Amino acid sequence: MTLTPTAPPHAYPNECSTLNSNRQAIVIGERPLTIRQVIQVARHHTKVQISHNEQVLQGVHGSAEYIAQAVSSGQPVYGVTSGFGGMANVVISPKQAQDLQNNLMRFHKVGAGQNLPKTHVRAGMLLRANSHLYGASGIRLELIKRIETFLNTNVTPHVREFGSIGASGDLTPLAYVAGSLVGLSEQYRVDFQGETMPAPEALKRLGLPPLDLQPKEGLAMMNGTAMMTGIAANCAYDAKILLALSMGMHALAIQGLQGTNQSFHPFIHRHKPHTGQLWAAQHMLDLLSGSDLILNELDGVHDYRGEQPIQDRYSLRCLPQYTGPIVDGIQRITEQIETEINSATDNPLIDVAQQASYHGGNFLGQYIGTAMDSLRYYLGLLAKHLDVQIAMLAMPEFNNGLPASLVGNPQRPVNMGLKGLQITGNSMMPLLTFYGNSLADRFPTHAEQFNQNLNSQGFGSAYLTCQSIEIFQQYIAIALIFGVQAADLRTHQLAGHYDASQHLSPASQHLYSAIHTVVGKSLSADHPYIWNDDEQALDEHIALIAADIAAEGHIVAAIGPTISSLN
Ligand SMILES: O=C(O)/C=C/c1ccncc1
Repeated sequence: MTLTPTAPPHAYPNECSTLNSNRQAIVIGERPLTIRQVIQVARHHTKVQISHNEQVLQGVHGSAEYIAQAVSSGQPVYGVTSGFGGMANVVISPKQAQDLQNNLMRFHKVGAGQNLPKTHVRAGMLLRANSHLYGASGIRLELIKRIETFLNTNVTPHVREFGSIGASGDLTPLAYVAGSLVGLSEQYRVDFQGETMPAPEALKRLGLPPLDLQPKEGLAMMNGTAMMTGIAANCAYDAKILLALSMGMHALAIQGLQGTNQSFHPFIHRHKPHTGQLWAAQHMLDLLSGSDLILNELDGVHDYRGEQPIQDRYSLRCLPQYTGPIVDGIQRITEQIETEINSATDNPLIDVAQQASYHGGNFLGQYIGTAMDSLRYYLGLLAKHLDVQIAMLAMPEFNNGLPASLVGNPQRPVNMGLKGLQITGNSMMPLLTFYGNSLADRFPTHAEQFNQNLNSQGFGSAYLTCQSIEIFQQYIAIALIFGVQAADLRTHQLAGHYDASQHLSPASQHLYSAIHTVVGKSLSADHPYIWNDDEQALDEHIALIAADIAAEGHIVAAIGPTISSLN
């Protein structure tokens, strides 16, 4: 028996667009899709084009042919001429083989809860098409083309949020997609460019007839990890941005505290050369380079600092050692998601070259389950680090001469500065470390007649990670407000005015200015960001900053070099 690698041929050129440009379609089926491309399609509606490559198309066709042959020759194949899962002992006659597939979409239409956001469903559909183009699924090109049409015309099936245990893939979520693609009944609903309608009506508008499934096709479409992996791709993409933003915030905090750059000296990190640690140390040097607000001690000289210890506290000094494993972990997660994106994840898989089919379990979403569990854990660790920087900035005992709670105008005794803001942050950080608990190790072993007695809970884990991301976007908004205010107050202490943009490192200036733009505040030498408590609604600032981050606006643009250096 030969093992066929599932990687697609790389030899053919692939057109691919850059973010925010939908002029060029992303060709699928030829070379590995990246998370970035998934985002382009899912969020930015970049068009998709199924490869015209003969080898790819013949593979798809050959696998469908294999199934047709197997059925007509009476060959027993799981899920084609047998019942499903724990009922795979049931023999299905060739005459019943089509009905078996239609019924699959019906008995799995049992989702619960709200509809998933469109970006997740679009990502999931894209990945399903990509998976089918390996020619190992036994599905007609016509069906894969429907996914292309739905994506390109902005038609998105309604998929309920609960129902997948991530074992036989995302059966229930994908039942909604499959039933909509073929227009199985009025009960399958879609979002048609913003309008909700039954799937058959949407097909009519697209000029497509309802389709009867051929044997195996329902299983092929539903039996895979596409939906959880689509969600995971969305999360991993956002998490990298949040990691980069955390670095930007630490740079602001170090400048606000007048920390040293000596802790990031290459000599130290050469002596413990973990990849992520080396990156974090070098990158922090880049982020601090040119700042007037730090102690510039790269020459290895240091001096007493009065009341303060001669070296920085750990949240500053050990930043590379703490952040390094997080950087490495997120990198590993990204790679695992990209491998899953580019996998054929159904069962059985058809080996056209060998004219064989193999019963297996690529639909088990354990890589996604563990990747998403660890991503939430890493987000929790990042939050814990931000929490202590906020605390350092807020406390006169540790903030190296700044006012308590970073009060702006000390002449107004009722000003409490950022005291309330810190408490809001304190209400969120525990949530983020709580969400860091794993889900993949909690599973019902008795699932589906003990057939799916191992299950990844990968879908649930990915979905949970989205919630962590959303909380983190709000949380880092709070941290950034602290960072900007501290930079202004430190500037006043060192330079006698409040406009930190003249003294921060160039890298931090970008972030600092972007935050001012987003909250609608102009730079001022006369006052810090927050002067009197009653002059701004900080909850609105949090919301504006978080929304800008989620939409990849000014703030994310300002940390572009950090994001690029992580890729
Ligand atoms: O055991 C499998 O390979 C698949 C199980 C299954 C169970 C219910 N529906 C679809 C597939």
